Amino acid sequence: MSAPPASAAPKAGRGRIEVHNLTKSFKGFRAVDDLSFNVEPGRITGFLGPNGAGKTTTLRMILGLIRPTSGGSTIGGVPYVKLADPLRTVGSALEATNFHPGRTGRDHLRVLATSAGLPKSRADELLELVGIPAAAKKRAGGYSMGMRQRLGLAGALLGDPDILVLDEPANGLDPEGIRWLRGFLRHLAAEGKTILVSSHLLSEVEQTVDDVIILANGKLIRQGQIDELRGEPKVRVRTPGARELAEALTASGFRVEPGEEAGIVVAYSDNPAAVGDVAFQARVPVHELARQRADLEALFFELTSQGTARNRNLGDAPGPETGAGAPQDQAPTEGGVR
Ligand SMILES: Nc1ncnc2c1ncn2[C@@H]1O[C@H](COP(=O)(O)OP(=O)(O)OP(=O)(O)O)[C@@H](O)[C@H]1O
Repeated sequence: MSAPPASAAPKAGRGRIEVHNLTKSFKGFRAVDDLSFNVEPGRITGFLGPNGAGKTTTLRMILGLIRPTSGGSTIGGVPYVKLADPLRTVGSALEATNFHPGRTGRDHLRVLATSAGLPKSRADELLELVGIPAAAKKRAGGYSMGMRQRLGLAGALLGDPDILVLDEPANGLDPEGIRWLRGFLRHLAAEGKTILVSSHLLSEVEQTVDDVIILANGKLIRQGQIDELRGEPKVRVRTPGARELAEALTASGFRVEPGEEAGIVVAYSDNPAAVGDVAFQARVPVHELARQRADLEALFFELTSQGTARNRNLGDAPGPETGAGAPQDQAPTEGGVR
Protein backbone atom coordinates (compact mmCIF):
# COMPACT_ATOMS: atom_id res chain seq x y z
CA MET A 1 0.00 0.00 0.00
CA SER A 2 1.34 3.43 -0.89
CA ALA A 3 2.01 6.10 1.78
CA PRO A 4 -0.92 8.45 2.54
CA PRO A 5 -0.68 11.97 1.04
CA ALA A 6 0.81 14.71 3.26
CA SER A 7 -2.61 16.25 3.84
CA ALA A 8 -3.74 12.99 5.44
CA ALA A 9 -1.10 13.25 8.19
CA PRO A 10 -2.61 12.53 11.62
CA LYS A 11 -4.37 15.65 12.93
CA ALA A 12 -2.77 15.47 16.38
CA GLY A 13 0.72 16.04 15.01
CA ARG A 14 -0.40 18.35 12.21
CA GLY A 15 1.00 21.50 13.67
CA ARG A 16 4.18 20.15 15.23
CA ILE A 17 7.56 21.22 13.90
CA GLU A 18 10.26 18.62 14.48
CA VAL A 19 13.91 19.39 13.94
CA HIS A 20 16.40 16.56 14.13
CA ASN A 21 20.19 16.82 14.01
CA LEU A 22 19.92 19.83 11.72
CA THR A 23 23.31 21.07 10.55
CA LYS A 24 24.31 23.74 8.04
CA SER A 25 27.85 24.51 7.03
CA PHE A 26 28.84 27.40 4.80
CA LYS A 27 32.24 26.53 3.32
CA GLY A 28 33.19 24.60 6.41
CA PHE A 29 31.73 27.09 8.88
CA ARG A 30 29.01 25.44 10.99
CA ALA A 31 26.27 28.08 11.16
CA VAL A 32 23.87 25.48 12.63
CA ASP A 33 25.33 22.56 14.50
CA ASP A 34 23.39 19.34 15.16
CA LEU A 35 20.22 21.01 16.34
CA SER A 36 17.24 18.98 17.56
CA PHE A 37 14.01 20.34 19.04
CA ASN A 38 10.22 20.21 18.74
CA VAL A 39 7.75 23.09 18.54
CA GLU A 40 4.26 22.29 19.76
CA PRO A 41 0.82 23.46 18.61
CA GLY A 42 -1.21 25.86 20.75
CA ARG A 43 1.94 27.42 22.19
CA ILE A 44 4.17 30.35 21.44
CA THR A 45 7.80 29.29 21.25
CA GLY A 46 10.63 31.78 21.41
CA PHE A 47 13.62 30.89 19.24
CA LEU A 48 16.38 32.81 20.89
CA GLY A 49 20.05 33.53 20.51
CA PRO A 50 22.46 36.41 20.08
CA ASN A 51 23.23 37.86 16.64
CA GLY A 52 24.75 35.22 14.39
CA ALA A 53 23.63 32.29 16.58
CA GLY A 54 22.02 30.57 13.60
CA LYS A 55 18.33 31.40 14.08
CA THR A 56 17.55 32.66 10.58
CA THR A 57 19.55 29.87 8.96
CA THR A 58 17.54 27.31 10.95
CA LEU A 59 14.23 28.94 10.04
CA ARG A 60 15.22 29.01 6.38
CA MET A 61 15.98 25.29 6.51
CA ILE A 62 12.65 24.52 8.21
CA LEU A 63 10.92 26.47 5.42
CA GLY A 64 12.79 24.67 2.66
CA LEU A 65 14.60 27.81 1.50
CA ILE A 66 18.08 26.37 2.00
CA ARG A 67 19.20 22.78 2.10
CA PRO A 68 20.64 21.35 5.32
CA THR A 69 24.14 19.93 5.17
CA SER A 70 22.77 17.07 7.29
CA GLY A 71 19.76 16.31 9.47
CA GLY A 72 16.33 17.62 8.70
CA SER A 73 13.00 18.97 9.86
CA THR A 74 9.36 18.10 9.39
CA ILE A 75 6.04 19.84 9.72
CA GLY A 76 3.33 17.49 10.89
CA GLY A 77 5.71 14.69 10.01
CA VAL A 78 6.37 15.94 6.46
CA PRO A 79 9.43 17.88 5.20
CA TYR A 80 8.41 21.37 4.03
CA VAL A 81 9.26 20.72 0.40
CA LYS A 82 6.91 17.74 0.37
CA LEU A 83 3.91 19.52 1.90
CA ALA A 84 0.84 19.14 -0.26
CA ASP A 85 -0.36 22.67 0.46
CA PRO A 86 2.51 24.67 2.01
CA LEU A 87 0.81 28.08 2.20
CA ARG A 88 -2.17 26.71 4.03
CA THR A 89 0.14 24.77 6.35
CA VAL A 90 2.90 27.23 7.25
CA GLY A 91 2.96 31.01 7.04
CA SER A 92 6.25 32.81 7.50
CA ALA A 93 7.65 36.30 7.68
CA LEU A 94 11.42 36.24 7.49
CA GLU A 95 12.33 39.67 6.21
CA ALA A 96 10.11 42.60 7.08
CA THR A 97 11.93 44.88 4.67
CA ASN A 98 11.60 42.70 1.61
CA PHE A 99 8.65 44.38 -0.15
CA HIS A 100 8.55 46.04 -3.54
CA PRO A 101 8.69 49.71 -2.55
CA GLY A 102 6.41 50.85 -5.39
CA ARG A 103 3.65 48.35 -4.61
CA THR A 104 0.83 49.07 -2.17
CA GLY A 105 0.20 46.80 0.79
CA ARG A 106 -3.04 45.62 -0.80
CA ASP A 107 -1.33 44.80 -4.12
CA HIS A 108 1.46 43.00 -2.34
CA LEU A 109 -1.02 40.73 -0.57
CA ARG A 110 -3.14 40.31 -3.72
CA VAL A 111 -0.12 39.07 -5.67
CA LEU A 112 0.67 36.58 -2.93
CA ALA A 113 -2.99 35.51 -2.68
CA THR A 114 -3.25 34.95 -6.43
CA SER A 115 -0.04 32.94 -6.58
CA ALA A 116 -1.37 30.77 -3.77
CA GLY A 117 -4.80 30.30 -5.34
CA LEU A 118 -6.52 32.30 -2.61
CA PRO A 119 -9.25 34.90 -3.19
CA LYS A 120 -7.97 38.48 -3.63
CA SER A 121 -10.48 39.62 -0.98
CA ARG A 122 -8.14 38.05 1.62
CA ALA A 123 -5.84 41.06 1.15
CA ASP A 124 -8.23 43.57 2.70
CA GLU A 125 -9.34 41.11 5.38
CA LEU A 126 -5.73 40.63 6.42
CA LEU A 127 -4.83 44.33 6.40
CA GLU A 128 -7.79 44.87 8.71
CA LEU A 129 -6.76 41.95 10.93
CA VAL A 130 -3.21 43.22 11.44
CA GLY A 131 -4.41 46.76 12.12
CA ILE A 132 -3.22 48.61 9.01
CA PRO A 133 -6.35 48.95 6.82
CA ALA A 134 -5.35 52.53 5.97
CA ALA A 135 -2.10 51.20 4.48
CA ALA A 136 -3.98 49.40 1.70
CA LYS A 137 -3.41 52.17 -0.84
CA LYS A 138 -0.05 53.34 0.39
CA ARG A 139 3.13 52.21 -1.36
CA ALA A 140 5.23 49.89 0.83
CA GLY A 141 8.29 52.11 0.22
CA GLY A 142 6.66 54.69 2.51
CA TYR A 143 5.87 52.24 5.32
CA SER A 144 7.40 52.53 8.76
CA MET A 145 9.27 49.48 10.08
CA GLY A 146 6.24 48.68 12.25
CA MET A 147 3.92 48.77 9.24
CA ARG A 148 6.28 46.53 7.29
CA GLN A 149 6.25 44.07 10.19
CA ARG A 150 2.46 44.04 10.16
CA LEU A 151 2.35 43.62 6.39
CA GLY A 152 4.77 40.69 6.71
CA LEU A 153 2.49 39.16 9.32
CA ALA A 154 -0.53 39.66 7.04
CA GLY A 155 1.34 37.81 4.28
CA ALA A 156 2.14 34.96 6.64
CA LEU A 157 -1.53 34.64 7.60
CA LEU A 158 -2.96 34.70 4.07
CA GLY A 159 -3.53 30.96 3.82
CA ASP A 160 -4.83 30.74 7.43
CA PRO A 161 -2.03 28.27 8.21
CA ASP A 162 -1.78 26.10 11.31
CA ILE A 163 1.83 27.16 11.80
CA LEU A 164 3.44 30.59 11.86
CA VAL A 165 7.18 31.14 11.66
CA LEU A 166 8.19 34.74 12.34
CA ASP A 167 11.75 36.07 12.33
CA GLU A 168 12.17 38.92 14.84
CA PRO A 169 8.54 40.11 14.48
CA ALA A 170 8.90 42.68 17.27
CA ASN A 171 11.81 44.48 15.55
CA GLY A 172 10.90 48.08 14.88
CA LEU A 173 7.58 47.95 16.72
CA ASP A 174 6.81 50.68 19.24
CA PRO A 175 5.61 49.68 22.74
CA GLU A 176 1.97 49.79 21.63
CA GLY A 177 2.86 47.63 18.61
CA ILE A 178 4.67 45.13 20.81
CA ARG A 179 1.69 44.90 23.12
CA TRP A 180 -0.61 44.43 20.12
CA LEU A 181 1.64 41.71 18.71
CA ARG A 182 1.68 39.91 22.04
CA GLY A 183 -2.13 39.84 22.24
CA PHE A 184 -2.43 38.89 18.58
CA LEU A 185 -0.04 35.93 18.84
CA ARG A 186 -1.68 34.81 22.07
CA HIS A 187 -5.05 34.80 20.33
CA LEU A 188 -3.65 32.72 17.45
CA ALA A 189 -2.04 30.25 19.85
CA ALA A 190 -5.35 29.94 21.72
CA GLU A 191 -6.89 28.89 18.39
CA GLY A 192 -4.41 26.01 18.38
CA LYS A 193 -1.84 27.44 15.99
CA THR A 194 1.85 26.68 16.39
CA ILE A 195 3.85 29.89 16.70
CA LEU A 196 7.63 30.06 16.42
CA VAL A 197 9.12 33.55 16.88
CA SER A 198 12.80 34.37 16.83
CA SER A 199 14.43 37.14 18.82
CA HIS A 200 17.92 38.04 19.95
CA LEU A 201 16.51 39.33 23.24
CA LEU A 202 14.88 37.05 25.78
CA SER A 203 13.63 40.10 27.67
CA GLU A 204 11.75 41.23 24.54
CA VAL A 205 9.69 38.04 24.35
CA GLU A 206 9.58 36.86 27.95
CA GLN A 207 6.01 38.10 28.38
CA THR A 208 4.94 36.59 25.07
CA VAL A 209 6.30 33.06 24.93
CA ASP A 210 5.38 29.78 26.64
CA ASP A 211 8.45 27.85 25.60
CA VAL A 212 12.01 28.78 24.71
CA ILE A 213 14.70 27.29 22.53
CA ILE A 214 18.02 29.01 23.11
CA LEU A 215 20.89 28.84 20.64
CA ALA A 216 24.47 30.00 20.77
CA ASN A 217 27.04 29.45 18.04
CA GLY A 218 24.62 27.26 16.13
CA LYS A 219 24.16 24.85 19.06
CA LEU A 220 21.19 24.20 21.35
CA ILE A 221 21.95 25.65 24.78
CA ARG A 222 18.60 25.29 26.52
CA GLN A 223 15.07 24.23 25.74
CA GLY A 224 11.97 24.22 27.94
CA GLN A 225 9.15 26.24 29.36
CA ILE A 226 9.84 29.87 30.17
CA ASP A 227 8.61 29.24 33.73
CA GLU A 228 11.36 26.65 34.20
CA LEU A 229 13.92 29.29 33.22
CA ARG A 230 12.51 31.65 35.80
CA GLY A 231 13.34 29.05 38.45
CA GLU A 232 11.68 28.66 41.83
CA PRO A 233 9.61 31.59 43.06
CA LYS A 234 11.25 33.64 45.82
CA VAL A 235 10.29 36.40 48.23
CA ARG A 236 12.92 38.97 49.15
CA VAL A 237 12.77 40.78 52.50
CA ARG A 238 14.81 43.76 53.63
CA THR A 239 15.00 43.87 57.40
CA PRO A 240 17.31 45.02 60.19
CA GLY A 241 16.60 41.62 61.84
CA ALA A 242 17.85 39.36 59.06
CA ARG A 243 19.21 36.67 61.34
CA GLU A 244 16.03 36.49 63.47
CA LEU A 245 13.82 36.43 60.40
CA ALA A 246 15.87 33.71 58.72
CA GLU A 247 15.56 31.60 61.89
CA ALA A 248 11.83 32.21 62.18
CA LEU A 249 11.24 31.37 58.53
CA THR A 250 13.32 28.20 58.81
CA ALA A 251 11.38 27.18 61.92
CA SER A 252 8.16 27.70 59.93
CA GLY A 253 9.36 25.36 57.21
CA PHE A 254 10.64 27.88 54.64
CA ARG A 255 13.90 27.36 52.84
CA VAL A 256 15.93 30.58 53.06
CA GLU A 257 19.14 31.98 51.69
CA PRO A 258 21.02 35.17 52.43
CA GLY A 259 20.43 38.06 50.03
CA GLU A 260 23.04 39.79 47.91
CA GLU A 261 23.82 42.19 50.74
CA ALA A 262 23.50 42.35 54.55
CA GLY A 263 19.95 42.92 55.76
CA ILE A 264 18.30 40.90 53.01
CA VAL A 265 16.69 37.50 53.45
CA VAL A 266 15.39 35.49 50.50
CA ALA A 267 12.74 32.83 51.13
CA TYR A 268 11.78 30.21 48.55
CA SER A 269 8.06 30.84 48.31
CA ASP A 270 5.42 32.16 45.94
CA ASN A 271 3.45 33.52 48.89
CA PRO A 272 4.68 36.95 50.07
CA ALA A 273 1.81 37.18 52.58
CA ALA A 274 2.92 34.00 54.35
CA VAL A 275 6.49 35.32 54.60
CA GLY A 276 5.19 38.64 55.94
CA ASP A 277 3.07 36.83 58.54
CA VAL A 278 6.12 34.98 59.87
CA ALA A 279 7.99 38.29 60.20
CA PHE A 280 5.04 39.79 62.05
CA GLN A 281 4.79 36.85 64.45
CA ALA A 282 8.56 36.99 65.08
CA ARG A 283 8.25 40.76 65.73
CA VAL A 284 10.91 41.47 63.13
CA PRO A 285 10.58 44.88 61.43
CA VAL A 286 10.18 44.66 57.65
CA HIS A 287 11.38 47.54 55.49
CA GLU A 288 10.66 45.97 52.13
CA LEU A 289 9.04 42.72 51.00
CA ALA A 290 8.42 41.62 47.43
CA ARG A 291 8.45 38.71 45.04
CA GLN A 292 11.92 38.36 43.57
CA ARG A 293 11.69 38.14 39.80
CA ALA A 294 14.28 36.17 37.89
CA ASP A 295 16.47 38.42 35.78
CA LEU A 296 15.96 36.58 32.53
CA GLU A 297 18.07 39.01 30.57
CA ALA A 298 21.05 38.32 32.84
CA LEU A 299 20.38 34.58 32.66
CA PHE A 300 20.18 34.72 28.86
CA PHE A 301 23.45 36.60 28.71
CA GLU A 302 25.06 34.06 31.02
CA LEU A 303 23.77 31.10 29.00
CA THR A 304 24.84 32.49 25.65
CA SER A 305 28.13 34.15 26.44
CA GLN A 306 30.14 31.79 28.59
CA GLY A 307 32.48 28.93 27.86
CA THR A 308 31.81 27.30 24.52
CA ALA A 309 28.76 29.53 24.09
CA ARG A 310 30.98 32.60 23.86
CA ASN A 311 29.94 34.38 20.67
CA ARG A 312 32.14 33.27 17.77
CA ASN A 313 31.20 36.46 15.92
CA LEU A 314 32.98 38.59 18.48
CA GLY A 315 36.45 37.80 17.27
CA ASP A 316 38.07 35.25 19.57
CA ALA A 317 36.77 32.10 17.95
CA PRO A 318 36.81 30.85 14.36
CA GLY A 319 34.16 32.85 12.54
CA PRO A 320 32.23 32.62 9.31
CA GLU A 321 33.83 33.30 5.98
CA THR A 322 32.67 36.50 4.44
CA GLY A 323 30.46 36.59 1.38
CA ALA A 324 27.19 34.99 0.48
CA GLY A 325 26.70 31.24 0.57
CA ALA A 326 27.65 29.22 -2.46
CA PRO A 327 24.87 28.93 -5.01
CA GLN A 328 24.53 25.23 -4.29
CA ASP A 329 23.47 26.18 -0.72
CA GLN A 330 20.20 27.60 -2.00
CA ALA A 331 17.27 25.25 -2.40
CA PRO A 332 14.48 26.07 -4.82
CA THR A 333 11.77 28.11 -3.11
CA GLU A 334 8.40 26.48 -3.04
CA GLY A 335 6.36 29.63 -3.29
CA GLY A 336 6.50 30.18 0.48
CA VAL A 337 5.26 33.48 1.82
CA ARG A 338 8.30 35.41 2.90
N1 LIG B 1 24.87 32.41 3.09
C1 LIG B 1 25.78 32.45 4.05
N2 LIG B 1 27.09 32.30 3.78
C2 LIG B 1 28.04 32.31 4.75
N3 LIG B 1 27.74 32.47 6.08
C3 LIG B 1 26.47 32.63 6.41
C4 LIG B 1 25.42 32.63 5.43
N4 LIG B 1 24.22 32.80 6.08
C5 LIG B 1 24.52 32.91 7.40
N5 LIG B 1 25.85 32.81 7.60
C6 LIG B 1 26.56 32.88 8.90
O1 LIG B 1 25.95 31.93 9.75
C7 LIG B 1 25.86 32.44 11.08
C8 LIG B 1 24.44 32.39 11.53
O2 LIG B 1 23.71 33.39 10.85
P1 LIG B 1 22.15 33.61 11.08
O3 LIG B 1 21.73 34.74 10.19
O4 LIG B 1 21.45 32.33 10.95
O5 LIG B 1 22.15 34.08 12.61
P2 LIG B 1 20.97 34.73 13.45
O6 LIG B 1 20.94 34.00 14.74
O7 LIG B 1 19.72 34.75 12.65
O8 LIG B 1 21.53 36.20 13.68
P3 LIG B 1 20.77 37.63 13.74
O9 LIG B 1 20.10 37.71 15.08
O10 LIG B 1 21.90 38.58 13.62
O11 LIG B 1 19.82 37.67 12.57
C9 LIG B 1 26.44 33.85 11.04
O12 LIG B 1 27.78 33.78 11.49
C10 LIG B 1 26.36 34.21 9.59
O13 LIG B 1 27.37 35.11 9.23
